[in-house]
Amino acid sequence: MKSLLEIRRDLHRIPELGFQEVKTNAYLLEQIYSLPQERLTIVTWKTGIVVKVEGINATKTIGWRTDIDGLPITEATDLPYKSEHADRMHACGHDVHMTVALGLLRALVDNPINDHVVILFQPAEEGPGGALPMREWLKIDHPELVPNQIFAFHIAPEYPVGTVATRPGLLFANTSELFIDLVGKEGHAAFPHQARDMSVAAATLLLQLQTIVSRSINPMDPAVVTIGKMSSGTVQNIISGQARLEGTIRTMDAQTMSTIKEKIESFCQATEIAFDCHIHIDYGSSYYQVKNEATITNEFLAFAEQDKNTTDILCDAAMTGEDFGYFLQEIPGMLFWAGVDSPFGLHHAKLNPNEAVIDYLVPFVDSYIRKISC
Ligand SMILES: CC(=O)N[C@@H](CCC[C@H](N)C(=O)O)C(=O)O
Repeated sequence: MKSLLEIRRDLHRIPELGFQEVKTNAYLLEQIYSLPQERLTIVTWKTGIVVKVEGINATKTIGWRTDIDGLPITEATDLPYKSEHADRMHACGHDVHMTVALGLLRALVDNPINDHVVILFQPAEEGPGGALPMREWLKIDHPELVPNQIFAFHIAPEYPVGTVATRPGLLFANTSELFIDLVGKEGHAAFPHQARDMSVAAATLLLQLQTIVSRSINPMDPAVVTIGKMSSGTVQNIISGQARLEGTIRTMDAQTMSTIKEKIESFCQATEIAFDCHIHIDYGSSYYQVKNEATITNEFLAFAEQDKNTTDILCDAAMTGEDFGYFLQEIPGMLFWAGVDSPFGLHHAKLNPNEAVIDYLVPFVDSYIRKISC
């Protein structure tokens, strides 16, 4: 296996979108197959990979999950190892997540533990969601690889390297993507009465959607409706006959998600009447909340507390989404943030995680996994 720094940089160069992680899959397999194979079972699913490290005297199977996909972002760093793929970037740290998973794998192969460890290289976390179908595939096709406990981490740009942060219970939100297509009637810019202008309809709808959280949801119940992309029209002097809003809904409570969707549908119906148009709503993929198992999380925090290289933080829940929630829905475990000290946040074109996190985190998670293995 190459050095972990080399691996991180190689992976950073080749970001791919969900379920298209073909080069990433090949690269990961090359690294995995470069290790001694005696204790390993390797299974692939779509662009994902599952590797089991056979324990010496196992009573359980511990799971470690990494996501493997990148984002549709044009990287704006000057790094010598910046993305080689146009409009694609590892701007959410999945390159670091994969590298730590490979580092853990190598440590377990070099120095086996009692329990089995299953490392899941999961596609499509950013969308459309690989965790749920991967979990279902594992249960049906490889029940022997379903772990009894499962763990994952996510890079946190706002914390220094050496910091881990998490909380028992709800850590990340319920999410749903949101795609709204508006179809009216294109026309000459000089004759608005003969057209049905979807730029104005979409702009009005967007502003109405922004009233849902402030006017229809209990202020004590956190929720977000974000429209991240708005597109409409063709040229400056043609009235737009088509527009599209693309966004995401985040809630801490599953019922609140339904309430927000009902309000969105009401506003869309009202827009159809007001602007004489047709509107189609697609909720894309939705992710189940990330809910950390309390005992496991408290034990993890206690472990971090006694580690002299680690600062542990009991953090607040965040409106981030993570399809790892689908694993936690059925398997007890937890997710934690790990600091990477970047002035640019997640999903930013200049995100540049401090690579020192790799040398810190691999021994930390390795010793944690050893501690919880009987
Ligand atoms: C950790 C993180 O940033 N996750 C993403 C997950 C995206 C889910 C889905 N595509 C959506 O936008 O709803 C996030 O944006 O929180």
